[in-house]
Amino acid sequence: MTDNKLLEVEHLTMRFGGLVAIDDLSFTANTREITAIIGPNGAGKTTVFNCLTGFYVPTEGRLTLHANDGPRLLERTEGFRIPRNNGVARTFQNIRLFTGMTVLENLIVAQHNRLMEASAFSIAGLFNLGRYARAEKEAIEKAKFWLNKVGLYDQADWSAGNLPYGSQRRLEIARAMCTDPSLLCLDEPAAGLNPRESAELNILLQSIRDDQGVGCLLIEHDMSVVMQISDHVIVLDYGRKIADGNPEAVKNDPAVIRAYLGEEEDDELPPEVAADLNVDPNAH
Ligand SMILES: Nc1ncnc2c1ncn2[C@@H]1O[C@H](COP(=O)(O)OP(=O)(O)OP(=O)(O)O)[C@@H](O)[C@H]1O
Repeated sequence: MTDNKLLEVEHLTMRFGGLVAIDDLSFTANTREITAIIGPNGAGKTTVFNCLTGFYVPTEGRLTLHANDGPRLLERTEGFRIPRNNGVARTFQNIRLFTGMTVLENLIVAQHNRLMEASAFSIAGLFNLGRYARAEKEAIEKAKFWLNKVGLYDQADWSAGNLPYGSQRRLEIARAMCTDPSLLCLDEPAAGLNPRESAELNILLQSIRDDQGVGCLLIEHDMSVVMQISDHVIVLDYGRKIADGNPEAVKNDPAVIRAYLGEEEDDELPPEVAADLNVDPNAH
C-alpha cells in the first residue's frame, strides 16, 4: 500500500436488470495524481462516477476513500453527504450549472454547507455576526481565488447561463473546487473545447493536482488531454478493466488498440485518436 493512496475501488459491479454496466472492477487512484478512465462509448465510465458520488448504489463492491482522518466507505454514505463528509466533488458530462445565478453565486452556493455551519443552522446564528461574517468573507475570498484561476474574474456578475460554453466548463470545475475536495471527478471536461481551450484545461488540471494536492479522476475521450496530463490510465471495455498502467504502456497495449478499433472489418479510428494511440487508423 502506497502512502498516497486516495481511492480504492474493489470488485465494483453495477447491474441494471440484466445489463452488467460494471463487472468486477478494481483499481486505485492516488492523491496528487491524475487517473484517467478511458474506453469506448458505453464502457461504463460514467457509471463508475455515479457509484463514487452516490448517484447509484453499487450492486456489489467496496469504494474506500482514504481521508486524512481515516478510511471512508463511499458506498455506505448517503449520496448528498459524499461531497461534504468525504470530500468527493464532480463535474458532469452535460454541464449542470445554476444557469439563473451569477458566476460568483455559483461559487458561493458550492460553499453552502460551510456557511450553514457558521450560521449554526439558525436565523439567530446569522446574527452572530462575527462567526457568520468571517465565514462569508472566506467564502467570497475562495470564490475570487477560483475565479482568477479559471480566468472568469471579470465575468463574476454575469449570469452563468450566458457564459460561452468553454467558460461554463471551467466554472463547473471552479465550483467543484470551492467544496475543497480531496478527490475531483471530471466527466469529459474537454468535450466541445477548441484546441486552445483544451490546452488551458490541461494547465488548470495540472495545477489542481500539483498546487492544490488534489487527486483527479478524469473521464475523457480527447486522447491528447489524457496522454499529456495523466499519471495513470485505466481502460474499460464493456464494464471490464482491460488495461491499467502509465499512459505510454496503455497506448501500446494491444487489448486497448483492439477495443478502440473493434473487431469489424469497416471499423476505423478517428485520426486524432489513432495518432495518440500510436496506431494506423486503417489497421485491423
Ligand atoms: N440508469 C441506467 N439504467 C440502465 N442502464 C444504464 C444506466 N446508466 C448506464 N446504463 C448503461 O450502462 C452502460 C454503461 O454506461 P455509461 O454511461 O457508464 O458508459 P460510458 O463509458 O460513460 O459511455 P460514454 O463514453 O458514451 O459516456 C451502457 O450500456 C448504459 O446504457
